[in-house]
Amino acid sequence: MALEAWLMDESGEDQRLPHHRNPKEFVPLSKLEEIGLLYWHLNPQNYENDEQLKKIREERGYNYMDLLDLCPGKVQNYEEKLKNFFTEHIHGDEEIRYCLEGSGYFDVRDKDDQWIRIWIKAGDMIVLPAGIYHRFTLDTSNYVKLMRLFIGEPVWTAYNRPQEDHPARQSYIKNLFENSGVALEAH
Ligand SMILES: CSCCC(=O)C(=O)O
Ligand SMILES: [Fe+2]
Repeated sequence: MALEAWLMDESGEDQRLPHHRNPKEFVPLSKLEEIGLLYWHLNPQNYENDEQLKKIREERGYNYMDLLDLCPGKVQNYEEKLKNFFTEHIHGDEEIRYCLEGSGYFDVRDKDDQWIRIWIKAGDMIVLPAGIYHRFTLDTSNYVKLMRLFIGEPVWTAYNRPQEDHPARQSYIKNLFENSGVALEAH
């Protein structure tokens, strides 16, 4: 099953709307991989005994796990949390999220600094690389249940943009150039 992603329009309308451009401009998984994302589609009904999930966690060292339910009324400081999630930021580590129920939008910046909107639904698991600018919002269904994974003790600290001097940002940018085959001048 394919992950749906598209370039966003510039309108300031409700963040929970899809924000497609006119005409729609879909973004293939290969483009997301170019900017460092990883993606799997798993069986969300079976997350407690899923051999495939177990294998990914072992291979990538994701020993920490918790579950996050986001919907109005269920979460303390709901509005504030949602506002922070939708503020453009980076982390010093990967952000690993596995959608078990509901849906939502992860927005990530592409190489040209345009927003790509990624529609996460039940079964979608994504890894955002350390240092990529991103944000998150619920969609109009207003509900998502996410598994959060991490290597070791979790650090959720968000560094809001601009963050060009942050080491994670610098190494992300360096990798982006190396992987896109852009020849940097030797000094
Ligand atoms: C609700 S998970 C996604 C939000 C986010 O970017 C974060 O937790 O750092
Ligand atoms: Fe984040």
